[in-house]
Amino acid sequence: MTKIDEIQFNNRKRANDYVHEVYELVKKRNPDEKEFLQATREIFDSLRPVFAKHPEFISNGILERITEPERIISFRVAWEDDQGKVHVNRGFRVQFNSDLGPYKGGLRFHPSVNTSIMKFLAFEQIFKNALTGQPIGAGKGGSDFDPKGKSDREIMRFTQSFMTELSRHIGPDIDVPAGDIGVGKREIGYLFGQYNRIKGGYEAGILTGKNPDHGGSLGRKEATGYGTVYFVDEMLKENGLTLDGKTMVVSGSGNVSTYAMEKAMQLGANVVACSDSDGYIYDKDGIDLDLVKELKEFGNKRIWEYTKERPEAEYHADCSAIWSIPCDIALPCATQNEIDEIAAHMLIANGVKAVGEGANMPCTIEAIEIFQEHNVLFAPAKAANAGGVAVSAMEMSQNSQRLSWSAEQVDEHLKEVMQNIYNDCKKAADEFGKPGNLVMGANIAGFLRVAGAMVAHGIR
Ligand SMILES: NC(=O)C1=CN([C@@H]2O[C@H](COP(=O)(O)OP(=O)(O)OC[C@H]3O[C@@H](n4cnc5c(N)ncnc54)[C@H](OP(=O)(O)O)[C@@H]3O)[C@@H](O)[C@H]2O)C=CC1
Ligand SMILES: O=C(O)CCC(=O)C(=O)O
Repeated sequence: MTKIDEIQFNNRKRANDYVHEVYELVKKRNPDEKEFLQATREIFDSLRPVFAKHPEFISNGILERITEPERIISFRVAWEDDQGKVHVNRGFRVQFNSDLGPYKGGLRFHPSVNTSIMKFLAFEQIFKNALTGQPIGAGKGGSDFDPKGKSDREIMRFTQSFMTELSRHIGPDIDVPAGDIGVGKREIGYLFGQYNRIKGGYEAGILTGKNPDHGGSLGRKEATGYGTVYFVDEMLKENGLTLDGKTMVVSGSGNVSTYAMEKAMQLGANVVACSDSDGYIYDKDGIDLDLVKELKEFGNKRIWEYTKERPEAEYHADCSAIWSIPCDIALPCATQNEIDEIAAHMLIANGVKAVGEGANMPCTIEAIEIFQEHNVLFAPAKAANAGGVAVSAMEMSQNSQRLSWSAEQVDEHLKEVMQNIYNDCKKAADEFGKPGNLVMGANIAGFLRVAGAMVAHGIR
């Protein structure tokens, strides 16, 4: 062994030992948080070669620090339903990392919300937000409140109670929430109104995802879905493919899913299926997106009702079976862990060529490994769905300048951001010896940006 080989061997060993040790510590500290441990494991697996090249990240304790949230706020949210009955939900805000800017990330209202889900989402946001290249740190929040079946007034009373407590912890230069599952334009409107009522003023930059008529940015609603498709399009082009004529399956029928379908259709894909948490529809000649929007975006309906208008389409009351439909491209855009090993094998058996994660962590680690082993092109969430938060950062800029950009300007910026993210991921994967592995590329490129800031800001 030459002297250089020996140094490299020792560096790799030191890096592996460090990653192993810190992961054991994270497991010990967060024993019941399976989603958070899944998200940290994926990052840790990618970062081994980084620590071999950057021993200063070891001596600065970056992994120990980056896996511990700066702050977790948990609070009671009491509210009254239309019958006068009192309910108590739990609210959260995880302020994970502020080395690149104010905490930034959405709010999720869903009965499954707990500390582990909040922490995994906020943790992933660190790397995603860093990848955008914009000055935003990372946070996430929400509540185990279930908006399904609630009246408009119940939603208003709940969100007002939620914001009454949250307002103590946020600010345009401190923490800027936005929407996520169960939090759309209506909820953002009520949250915004309550914040300004409490503070006695008009603070435009306190939330993003606002209605463009009331302080929001044009293009934010479309940004996550459009951005995912722009990223997938880059990945396909790099591999000599295009979206034109490809059969596509998209899970969910909410914000991300709807606008991913819209952009994919504009670029020539034939989207044949989408879903909600009850089941999926299969319309082999192509989904009627106006009908989906009418049911889900503008109405409070279930996806099965699509077949009332289009009896030629099929409805299946099992949302997870959507991955049994043959397709060239799959876009999971609903929720975490919706594609497991079984679904991955089904997609591969049916000839899938590319998978793009519109949702956060929609594929299990095992599913990702299976896609990679079978050379399926894979666009990881932290990179592929970063368009939403990127346009949120543009909304923050517009709010502080008291300006409104045109939809075309926003879309131009979004395209540029998604291309840059793609190139950064590709470059990092090449540099660290895993060409084409965009999972590693995204994790490494995002990490390097935030780790550099953490070293510069000192141990804290
Ligand atoms: N909104 C944004 O800008 C961003 C969102 N994301 C991520 O994208 C995903 C979707 O968010 P978003 O579109 O905003 O949320 P929405 O609430 O608008 O939509 C969620 C959709 O997913 C469906 N869904 C939920 N759980 C399941 C399930 N287990 N199986 C099938 N469908 C399900 C919902 O169905 P139902 O109507 O039955 O509830 C709904 O159609 C989440 O992972 C979110 O974290 C990521 C980046 C930015
Ligand atoms: O726009 C934002 O601030 C948040 C988007 C978000 O929650 C996400 O990227 O998962």
